[in-house]
Amino acid sequence: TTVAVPFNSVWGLGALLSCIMSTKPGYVEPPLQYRPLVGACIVNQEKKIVSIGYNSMPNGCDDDLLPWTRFKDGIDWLESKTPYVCHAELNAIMNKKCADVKGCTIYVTLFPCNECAKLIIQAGIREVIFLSDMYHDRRETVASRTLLSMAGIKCNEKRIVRTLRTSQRPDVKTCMCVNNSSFYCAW
Ligand SMILES: Nc1nc(=O)n([C@H]2C[C@H](O)[C@@H](COP(=O)(O)O)O2)cc1CO
Repeated sequence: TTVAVPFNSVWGLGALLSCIMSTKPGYVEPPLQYRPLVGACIVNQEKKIVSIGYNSMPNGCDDDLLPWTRFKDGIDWLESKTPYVCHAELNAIMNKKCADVKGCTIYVTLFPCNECAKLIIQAGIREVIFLSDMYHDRRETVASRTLLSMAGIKCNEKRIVRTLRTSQRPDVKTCMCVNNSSFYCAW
């Protein structure tokens, strides 16, 4: 499936921009393993964007020092970016240009993990709208759904604007790319 999301939407302005700016291209080879670019955009009750964020290494930490790979050529978790990277949601909450984000909605290109769910809840965000749920069965995602539900936070999948077929990268489970007018999410 591929969805095309036009730029002239909250996705276009926030989550998409964030995705483009996100750390690195999302491919690691070999073996080919997709690492997502994730964008998050927080909007207030007037639907004004109050913050955006994307996954990145923490400030001052060299982005090129560690690989994205999880298990490649014996590279350990500790030697990969995984335990150090700031998730898009964390960065969006930290980047806010207003006193707080209480009552806001967060748009994310990927469903939040349990750690980000805690941040979302404690920040007072009331709604999560997500584009991809490719980690649906991960324990972190299951815990995240439980947490968000316990806290009464609405979670909605972004309605697909238009579906297309793609055979460009059959080896890649999920990918996000852009052309002149749309943001594509494929899985
Ligand atoms: N909601 C999310 N927001 C994010 O910013 N990420 C980031 C963390 C990593 O930089 C990258 C891959 O996540 P993972 O496959 O290591 O887990 O996406 C990942 C998720 C999924 O939980």
